[in-house]
Amino acid sequence: MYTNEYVDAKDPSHPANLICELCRLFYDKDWVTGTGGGISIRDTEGENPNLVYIAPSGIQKEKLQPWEMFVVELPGTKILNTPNNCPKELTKSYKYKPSACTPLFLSCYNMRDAGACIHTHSQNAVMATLLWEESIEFKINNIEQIKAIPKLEYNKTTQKVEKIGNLENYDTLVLPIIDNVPHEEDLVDDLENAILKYPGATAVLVRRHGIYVWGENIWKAKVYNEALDYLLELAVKMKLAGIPTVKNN
Ligand SMILES: CSCCC(=O)C(=O)COP(=O)(O)O
Ligand SMILES: [Zn+2]
Repeated sequence: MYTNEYVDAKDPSHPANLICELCRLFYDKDWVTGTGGGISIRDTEGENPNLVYIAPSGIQKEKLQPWEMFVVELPGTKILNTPNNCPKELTKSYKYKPSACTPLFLSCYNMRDAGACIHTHSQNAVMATLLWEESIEFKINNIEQIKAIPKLEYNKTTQKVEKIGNLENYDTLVLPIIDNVPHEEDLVDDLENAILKYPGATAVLVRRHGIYVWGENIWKAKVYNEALDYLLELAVKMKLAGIPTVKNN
């Protein structure tokens, strides 16, 4: 079991281990298959809460090992740990690069003080962006599962977006949709503009690609991602059945 200053392979709740465990879970849900998608976790429980764990690019997410994680310190320009420094018997001389999602994950950490970010290639997210093809927003209301989504508001005093509770079932959940580009990292400007324009959103859809979801810690981000995926799947079915997803209260 490989361990160093940044990767404690023996602690199951360590971010490097949680990324591996959750990627396996998400793979079984078809959210991170074929190397697509990924998870990043900030070490909010550790000595330095500005350390962020990021998986390498182009690796089968269900086979990730804790020692394969990159570690960066927020705001994110400095790489503190790279799997390329691990013993050769582990790396087999493979040259690891950080995930192409890295700049997008960093935007969520820096702009929303997130504790974790999840990116999936869920077909429910992709189908929703296709069925809402002409729109830059996805909307749904009057569904019980909306209660799992946080209610976020800009606080003028702290100048931060803060969670003030959860949405009610009758509230309208609004997610911005941005258009895909050939290279994931080039989505960063559009993602940041969407985050600024939609302070109440905890996720951004990427048309014909997937979704980025963030939360105050990995367990909240996981719940938000699951609830959103449920709502997107339901919305797709409603739209195909001719049922409007938004109903006047
Ligand atoms: C078939 S995956 C294309 C890249 C992508 O969209 C993605 O989410 C994964 O990027 P990574 O660099 O983490 O492999
Ligand atoms: Zn992607």
